[in-house]
Parts: sequence; structure tokens; C-alpha cells
Amino acid sequence: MKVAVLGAAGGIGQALALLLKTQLPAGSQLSLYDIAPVTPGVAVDLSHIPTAVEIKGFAGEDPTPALVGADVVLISAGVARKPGMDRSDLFNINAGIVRNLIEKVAVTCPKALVGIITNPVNTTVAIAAEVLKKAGVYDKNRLFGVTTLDVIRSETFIAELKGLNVADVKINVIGGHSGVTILPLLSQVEGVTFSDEEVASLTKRIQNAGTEVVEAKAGGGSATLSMGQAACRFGMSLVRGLQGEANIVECAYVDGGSEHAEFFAQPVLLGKNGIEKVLPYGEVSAFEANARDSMLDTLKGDIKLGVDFVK
Ligand SMILES: NC(=O)C1=CN([C@@H]2O[C@H](COP(=O)(O)OP(=O)(O)OC[C@H]3O[C@@H](n4cnc5c(N)ncnc54)[C@H](O)[C@@H]3O)[C@@H](O)[C@H]2O)C=CC1
Ligand SMILES: O=C([O-])CC(=O)C(=O)O
Repeated sequence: MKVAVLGAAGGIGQALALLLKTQLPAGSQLSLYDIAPVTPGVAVDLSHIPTAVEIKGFAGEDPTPALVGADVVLISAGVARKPGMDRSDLFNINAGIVRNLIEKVAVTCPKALVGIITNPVNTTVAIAAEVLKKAGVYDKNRLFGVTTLDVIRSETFIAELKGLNVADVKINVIGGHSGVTILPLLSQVEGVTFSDEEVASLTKRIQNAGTEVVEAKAGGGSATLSMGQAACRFGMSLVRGLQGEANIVECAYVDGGSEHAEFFAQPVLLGKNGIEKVLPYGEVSAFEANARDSMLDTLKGDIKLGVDFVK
């Protein structure tokens, strides 16, 4: 199993690489790429951790050496938010970065499962899909926007509010990954009930959790450590699916034939070819149905921006 992390010298990339070095199955290869010259050094540093995961680091303009033979590619290359910015403000820089990296993926490892972390995810995933289509290698079952941070935040905040063991909290978060497009389905959480006020305030907190971190870091970036954990959880689920483990389900932002939008975050069953099955997200409350319907213009606009960027 070979996993490549693109953007590996960054805040997310280093945390993710550390977690993968300690969690990937024995015999795996971990390949780190970033334009930053420090990247081979990050790999040397991690290589001193005693696990049976071989690690190599690559820097420079061309990610190709890191991508050769990759089964999974996780992309966090790009710039992060500062206070006062929306995720959409990152489009101008990150759109081109994702396009260029995916062009290399299309040539070097077109069958890899690709998880896009780089913001704005609602748009960068659409960019990746268009690039892969242009190259004639698009497989909708192999491309994912990583929205796992919304899921782990929801699990954490619900457990805190209701005094639950966080390991027991399971939730679907649907839609996309910014502001109103993040919709936690609180009505489905087993064993708890929420008042209308709790639903309104908890939904808002989950939607604004990225901004909570951006403001707390006061110009020093956005979520990196929690995102490293989220990306590791998602990446490990992709790996487990590829290895044939059963019942691996994660929410992700995918081209899953949703009636709502071309790309929509919902639960998917993972397997040897990426998405084995797009799962229904289940019954929703009136509040959630309204929030879902109200987000769609924003989400479709974000997707169109990505499609138009490549076309
Ligand atoms: N999907 C999600 O839930 C989340 C997404 N993000 C996004 O992840 C991205 C990365 O965030 P951080 O790691 O905090 O940023 P960072 O600035 O710490 O790291 C980004 C890395 O990307 C590298 N880079 C830039 N251009 C590159 C290129 N062309 N090829 C390879 N590497 C390149 C930089 O050298 C840097 O090391 C941002 O766009 C951020 O908004 C952040 C948190 C959560
Ligand atoms: O908010 C940001 O810019 C980073 C991000 O996507 C998150 O933390 O959810």
C-alpha cells in the first residue's frame, strides 16, 4: 500500500504524515511531497520512528516521483485562511495548485483514490474532477472531498454538550465544507434529544468551527492538528477499504448521483475500488430539510466556479 501526501511540509501535512507513519499497515510506503525544500528532512525525521512503514520525501516543482505507484493520494497543498477571510477567498491561489497537482495524478497514478483537503473544498473537488475528465481518467468512485473534520468536530461537541462517551457518538454531516453548506444531522444521533435552541446553536458552532480556530490562531493559520487527525481517519478508511475490510463507511464530498447537487457530502461505503456504494443519509428533521434546501444555491455556485475554472 502506498500513500502520498501532497503539501506534506505544511501544518496539516506534517501532522498527517506523523499519524500515518504510526498507523499505516506494516509494509506500507508513505511518500511526502511539498514545494518546500524541508520536505525530504521531514521524511528523514519521521523515518526515525520505529514502525514498519517506509517513508520518502520529495521537494521541488514536480510531484511525479512521489506519485509513482500511489494507491491513495491526500492533498493539503495550498494556502490557509487568516482572520477575516472566507474559505472562498483561497480560491485564487489554491485552484491553480490543485489543478496542477491533479494533472500529475492523472498521468502518474490515475487509479489512485484521491482525497482533497485543500480549500475551498466545495470548489477544488470540482476542479479535480474536470481535470481528470479532460485527461480521460475520471472515475467518480475514486475522488473525495475530505469533510471528516466536520464529522469529528460534531462528535466532540455533541459528547461535550450531552456528557456522552465520544467514542459512542456517530453522526452524518452532509452538504459541503463551508459555512451553511455544512449540515450535521443532529436529529439522527442515537440516545440523545436536542431542544430547538440546542439544534440551532450546535449547528451554528459546527458550521463556524473552522473560523473559531482561525480566530484563536490570530493570523497563524487554520486547523492543522485536528485536520491531521481527521485526514488520517479518512485516509486509513480508504486504505482499509482497499484492503477488503467490510463495512467501512465515511461521510465525504463526492460525485455520488445526489439529487441535490453534482457534488454532495453524504455517507459512502468504501471498498477495493473506492466508493462501493453511495448510502442514503436517512430521515431528516424539518429544520435539517430546510437547511439542506437553503444551502443548495451556494453549493451549486461553488461547484460551477470550479467547473468554469478548468473549462
Ligand atoms: N478540508 C478541511 O476540512 C480543511 C482544509 N484545510 C485546508 O488545507 C490547506 C492546507 O492547510 P495548512 O496545512 O494549514 O497550510 P500550510 O500553509 O501550513 O501548508 C500548506 C503547504 O502546502 C505547500 N504548497 C503550496 N503550494 C504547493 C504546491 N504547488 N505543491 C505542493 N505543495 C505546495 C506549502 O509549501 C505548505 O507546506 C488549506 O487550503 C486549508 O484551508 C484546512 C483545514 C481543514
Ligand atoms: O476554516 C478553515 O479555513 C479551515 C477549514 O476548512 C476548517 O477548519 O474546517
